Amino acid sequence: MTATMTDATMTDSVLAVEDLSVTFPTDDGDVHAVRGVSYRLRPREVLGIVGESGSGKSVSSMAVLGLLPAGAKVTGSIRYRDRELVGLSYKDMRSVRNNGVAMIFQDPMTSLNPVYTIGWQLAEAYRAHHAVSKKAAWAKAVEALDLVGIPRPDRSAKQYPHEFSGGMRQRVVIAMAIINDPDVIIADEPTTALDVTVQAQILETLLRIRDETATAIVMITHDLGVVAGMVDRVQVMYGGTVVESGPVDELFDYPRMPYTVGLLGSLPNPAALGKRLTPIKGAPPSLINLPTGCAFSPRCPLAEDECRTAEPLLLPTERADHATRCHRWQHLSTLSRPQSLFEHEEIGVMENPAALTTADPDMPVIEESPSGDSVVVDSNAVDSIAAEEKGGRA
Ligand SMILES: Nc1ncnc2c1ncn2[C@@H]1O[C@H](COP(=O)(O)OP(=O)(O)OP(=O)(O)O)[C@@H](O)[C@H]1O
Repeated sequence: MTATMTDATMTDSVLAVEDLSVTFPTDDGDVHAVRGVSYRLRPREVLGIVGESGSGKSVSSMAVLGLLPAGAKVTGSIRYRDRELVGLSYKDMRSVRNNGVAMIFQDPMTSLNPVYTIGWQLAEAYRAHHAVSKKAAWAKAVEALDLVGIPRPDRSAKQYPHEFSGGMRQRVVIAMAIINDPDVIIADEPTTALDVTVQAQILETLLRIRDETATAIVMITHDLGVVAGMVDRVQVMYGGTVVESGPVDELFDYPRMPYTVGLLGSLPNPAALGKRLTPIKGAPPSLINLPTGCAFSPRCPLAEDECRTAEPLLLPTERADHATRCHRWQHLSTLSRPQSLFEHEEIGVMENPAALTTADPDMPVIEESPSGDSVVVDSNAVDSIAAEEKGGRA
């Protein structure tokens, strides 16, 4: 049990994950995708799980929903109310999914069937768990569309997924997730593919649903910016494990793990016009051959010998309800500008912070057009145009 989970807090949880580990045996060796993750969620609570690509965010959530491939080895405990989910049969797990714990994926088309109207799909999802007439299920579908802010829900229910914009489709997926009144919604990068304005609307919709239905939410994202103002607590994941955990304002104001400081430094900050953006140098660790000691030590500007030899435990800091997996957190807490740890001379000056929303090179860059609208510039498209131009000149 971690320092942040006590018997008292576990009893009023809708979901309690304790010491969860997931390993994938592969020809190259065991992939330790998730290592000893614990958290608990109370009704209405919103938990953010944040970390770089490959840190184990999605795999830990797939484990909760029993959606891992057959070869995956899962240990630890996942309790939904008073029910243990680890080892549950496929049939029993299906009844928990959607009814108790629902998932929203990044790509709405993963959850929607293009050949049926959305009203039909929502009504069938409802009828799968309720013995009601088709007419009553249709009325429930229209009600769910209304709740997620789809205009003219009675008419929209008769339309097909391709007739909706990306943002509206993601609202339909949220309607699908809530139609059976789940206690928990796990949202895996639900807004990554959307432009910033629509992103904010979707996050607002999720919070409104939380307010109206008391659903707890797990928000998975690589972007700390998404969780600001949205979640109650944050768990930062690195190398398959939780490296820092605490209330969201705490993490922003008093980070106690250098990796979190690095993530914060990668956020655009309009107050820092003309200052450097400071992405974390280096690459995440191999989950087959994890480094000895702290998994972040090869990239950590504060690492010393102990960090390279002994893996730190997730332990309480001096601040309430705040834990870190770092040997050097006390030193970190004495620094007046911890973000300076990640500032490098060779990083370019950020002239227009609005032009950068993420430090992830695979993410589309969002810029402002002369009219003030957000324009998504696909970084791959930019690369291919540059390559074509080069080819043309040769
Ligand atoms: N079926 C699998 N077999 C082997 N390794 C896997 C499998 N599924 C996931 N992994 C590995 O587990 C690790 C954690 O993956 P996960 O998808 O949870 O990361 P993530 O933090 O959600 O990243 P992303 O945001 O890119 O999805 C990754 O290294 C991934 O390659």
